[in-house]
Amino acid sequence: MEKFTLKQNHLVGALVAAIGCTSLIALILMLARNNTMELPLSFQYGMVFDAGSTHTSLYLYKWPGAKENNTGLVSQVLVCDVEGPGISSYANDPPAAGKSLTACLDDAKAAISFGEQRDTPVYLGATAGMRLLRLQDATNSDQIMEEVTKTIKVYPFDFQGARILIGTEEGAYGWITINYLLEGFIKYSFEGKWLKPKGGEIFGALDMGGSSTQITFTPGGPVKDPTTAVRLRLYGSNYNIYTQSYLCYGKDQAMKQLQIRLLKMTNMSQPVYHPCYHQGYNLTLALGDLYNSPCTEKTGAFDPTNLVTFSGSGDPGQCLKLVKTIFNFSDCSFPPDCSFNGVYQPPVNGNFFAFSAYYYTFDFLGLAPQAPLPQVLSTIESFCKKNWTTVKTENPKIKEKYLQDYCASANYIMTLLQEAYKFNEKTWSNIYFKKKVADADIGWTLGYMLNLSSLIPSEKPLSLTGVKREQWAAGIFFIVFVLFLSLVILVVLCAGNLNH
Ligand SMILES: Nc1ncnc2c1ncn2[C@@H]1O[C@H](COP(=O)(O)OP(=O)(O)O)[C@@H](O)[C@H]1O
Ligand SMILES: [Ca+2]
Repeated sequence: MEKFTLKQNHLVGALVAAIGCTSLIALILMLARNNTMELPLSFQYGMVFDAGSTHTSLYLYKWPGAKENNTGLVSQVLVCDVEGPGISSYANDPPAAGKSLTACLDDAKAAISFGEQRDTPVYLGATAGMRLLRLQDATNSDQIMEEVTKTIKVYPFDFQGARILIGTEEGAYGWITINYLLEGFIKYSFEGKWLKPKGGEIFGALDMGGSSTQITFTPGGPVKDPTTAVRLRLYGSNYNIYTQSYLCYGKDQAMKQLQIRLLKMTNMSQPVYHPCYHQGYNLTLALGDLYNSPCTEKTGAFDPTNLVTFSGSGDPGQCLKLVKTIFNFSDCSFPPDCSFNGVYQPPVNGNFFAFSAYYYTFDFLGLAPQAPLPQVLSTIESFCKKNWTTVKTENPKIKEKYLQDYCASANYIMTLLQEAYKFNEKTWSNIYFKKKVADADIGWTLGYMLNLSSLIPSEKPLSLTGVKREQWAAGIFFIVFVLFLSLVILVVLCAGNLNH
C-alpha cells in the first residue's frame, strides 16, 4: 500500500512538473510575441491622382503595415501638384496628358522605399472636366485615359486603374475622407478597444470644384428621392447619406454661365458690362472659348474667332442678381425640398466642411473658417467695390486668373449656400471653410483609396493586434497561476516523500 502511494506520488509529481514546464514555455512564448508587437512597424503606401477639371494633384498616403491596416491610421505623406492644366485640357494632344504626370510619379517613387514600391497601389480618378469632355467627345476622353494609364504603368507600382468618377462617388468619397480623418466612424481607445465615438459627430461635405460641385450629408429625416441616397456600412454601422453633384455648377463653369447670361441680355453690344468684375478690369475672349463646353453650348451658328470684351462695373447688388439667373428656383417635384433646377434636397443637417474653391475664396477674402454671416456679406461687398488697380496692388502675388473671379465666385458661393442649399442665419455657423483635417487635405482621394483598398471594413475590427489586451492579460494571469499551483503541489509532494 505504502509502495503504491509512493509510486502514485512520483506519477503526480512528474505530471505537475510537465504542466509547470509547459506553462513556463507558454509564458516565454507569449512574452516574446508581445515583444515582437512592440517592434517598429513597417509602412505600406498608396497613392491617388486627383485629375480635376483645372488641375491634377498626386496624394501619397501611408499606414502601418501587416495586420494594422484596418485602423484609423492612414496619414498623408506628400502632395505633388502636376505642372500645367487638368487632363481634360489635353484634348488636342492626349500623350501630353500622360507626360504631365511623370514628375509627380518620380517624386512619389523617391519617397517610397524600393521594397515597398511594388506593393503600392496607384489610382487615378478624373472628375467633372473629363465628364464634360466625355459628353462632347467620348473617343477623345478615352484616348486621354489611355495615355495617363500608359504613363503610370511604366512605374514599378501596383497600378489599380484610371477612371472617371461619377458625381455620386465624388460626393460620397469626400464625405468618407472627412469623417475618417475626424475619427467619426470609429475610434481606437486608450484601453485598446475599437469604439463607436459617443456623441461623435458626422460632418457633411461641401466641395466646390471647377466644373462640378457636390453636397453630401446625413439628413435628419428620410430621403424622398432614392437616386440621391447612398447606403454605406462602415465598421459595423449603417450610414444613409444624401449626396448630389451638380455638373456645370463648379466655380469656373458657373463663371462661364454668368458671361453667357450677360451676352444674351446685352444682345452682344460691346463692351459687355460685368457687375461681378472690378471697375477698370477688362476681359476679352473669343466666342469659341466661351461656347466650348456642354454647359454653355450655343444653339445656332456663330464665328468662334469673334471677340467679346467684358468690362467690370463692380456692382455687388447687380452681381448677386446676375448670379441668381443661372439657377431655376421655381420647379420642384418634392416641394418644399428642392435646391435648384428641380433637384431634391432634404433640409441641411449638422456641421459641414466646405473645401476646394469654397476654402480658396474665403481664405483669399481673409475670412476665418467660421466667420459670422454679416461679416462675410460686408467683406464680399466691400471687396467687389474695389477698383481693379487697388485689387492688383493689394495682391501682387495672386495669379490674375484667380484674382479676377473672387468677387464673382464669392457671390456665387453665397447664392448657392443660402438660396439653393438653404443655409440660414442659424445654420450658417455650422459651415467650416477648411482645407485640411488632421494634417490631410480634404477631398475625395483618401476616401476613394480607403474604399478600394479595403482599408475601411464593413464590420468592426476585433482589435489592433487580433488579440484583445484583456484576453492577453487573462492568458498571462492563468499561466502564472498554473505555474504557481504546480510549484505548490510539487513542494507538498516532496515534503510528503521526505516524511516517508
Ligand atoms: N488659389 C486658388 N484660388 C481660387 N480658386 C482656386 C485656387 N486654387 C484652385 N482653385 C479653384 O478650385 C477649383 C478646383 O477644381 P477642380 O478640382 O480642378 O475641378 P473639379 O473638381 O470640378 O474636377 C477650381 O475652380 C479652381 O479654379
Ligand atoms: Ca475637385
